[in-house]
Amino acid sequence: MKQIALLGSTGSVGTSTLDVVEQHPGEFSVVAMAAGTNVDLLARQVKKFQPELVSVAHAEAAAALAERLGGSAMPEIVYGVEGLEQVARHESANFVMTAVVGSVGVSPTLAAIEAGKTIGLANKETLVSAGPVVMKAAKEKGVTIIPVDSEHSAVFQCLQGERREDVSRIILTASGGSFRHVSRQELENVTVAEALAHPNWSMGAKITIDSATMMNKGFEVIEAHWLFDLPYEQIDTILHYESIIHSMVEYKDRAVMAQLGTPDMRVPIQYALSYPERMNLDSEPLDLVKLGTLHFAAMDFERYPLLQLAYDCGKAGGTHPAVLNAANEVAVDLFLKGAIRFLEIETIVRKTCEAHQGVNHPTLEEIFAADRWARSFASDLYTVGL
Ligand SMILES: NC(=O)C1=CN([C@@H]2O[C@H](COP(=O)(O)OP(=O)(O)OC[C@H]3O[C@@H](n4cnc5c(N)ncnc54)[C@H](OP(=O)(O)O)[C@@H]3O)[C@@H](O)[C@H]2O)C=CC1
Ligand SMILES: CC(=O)[C@@H](O)[C@H](O)COP(=O)(O)O
Ligand SMILES: [Mn+2]
Repeated sequence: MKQIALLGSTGSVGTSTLDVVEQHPGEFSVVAMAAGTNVDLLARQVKKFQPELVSVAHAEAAAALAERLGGSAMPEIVYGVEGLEQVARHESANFVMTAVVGSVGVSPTLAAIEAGKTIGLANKETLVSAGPVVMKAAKEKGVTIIPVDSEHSAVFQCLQGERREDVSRIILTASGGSFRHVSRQELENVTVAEALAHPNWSMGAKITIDSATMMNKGFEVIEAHWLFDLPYEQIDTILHYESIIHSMVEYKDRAVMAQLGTPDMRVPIQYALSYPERMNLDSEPLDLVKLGTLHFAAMDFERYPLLQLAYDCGKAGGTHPAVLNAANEVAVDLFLKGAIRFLEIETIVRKTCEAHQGVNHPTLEEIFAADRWARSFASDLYTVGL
């Protein structure tokens, strides 16, 4: 029985995870869950899945949750980053699905590693921000991190039974996001609603904007570097408009392995939970005949400068990727609130990265300090004017 601690239960990946759990009641149960402030949905989830421990973002949300649960069997309720960490190390859990959004995911992931839990990693910001520290801790503790991000799950599946030294490169596919048919000039005046309309995937707001700026693919390149221990020179990206090929691995004999399927996050989520086995899933089968054609194009680094910046920050290493991530979190939040225009996301992220004095081989505290510095610098850029 997989006894799951689920971080981010009210989000897109979180609710898909609960759907998978519901499809296999004898195999999976949720023993602890954490969310932010959506206490209405969380209360319904708690009543249905009956976890022993629940965490929310802050004390007010904890009180609101307790009130909504009043009368029904009450789990222990905790809150804040410490609450997230408690959920991640909850003693009855043997699997932690980390599906919160943002670098707030770093601490609970490290707590889960310390406690020796197997991890399903959806929260890519964890490896972007603190890749060296997290991978070192996982190695020292002998903890398995199973990718949930669709591209990384695809690569992970294509690597099964193969030798890492036989890999010549991995190729991450990119849909191109909401504005893939829009010129940079036309991007000047796009709206939040337009940016949130992803062509293939239904996801949370932040990652949908990251997809539109191609920052998401940049993060995925850094995530792949850490997950698969590959240099950046062996990580390529390609535009693939249908999101049917989730990613590919090319071997040194030029054989290319690809993982295909309809765009449904429940597939990589369930694979992480059932690995190394596979289980039935009530999901749409892939019909290639109906699809007819798949489309590809070369990645355009001028059209998507944040992808180039991600490669640069990844190669620079140290605290640079943490700063890239934190500046992006601030900028995307400002865009979603209507405070800045779409292209100003790039400006804030680029200027923050340019101003950063990096630290090589950082400790966790130095990474957190760089994250705090970048948030403050990026916010100030907005306040004083771009
Ligand atoms: N959506 C997808 O298909 C994919 C997502 N990912 C990655 O997975 C992660 C989650 O994405 P997604 O599900 O789309 O995001 P959502 O925005 O849909 O969900 C985010 C979740 O995190 C919770 N949360 C946010 N801040 C905090 C906090 N401070 N403390 C505790 N919980 C918090 C939210 O709670 P609440 O809403 O209650 O405030 C919510 O449950 C991201 O890192 C994303 O990049 C990767 C591949 C695909
Ligand atoms: C579902 C998933 O893994 C997302 O990261 C998705 O890949 C976003 O798609 P693009 O970034 O390619 O638009
Ligand atoms: Mn992805």
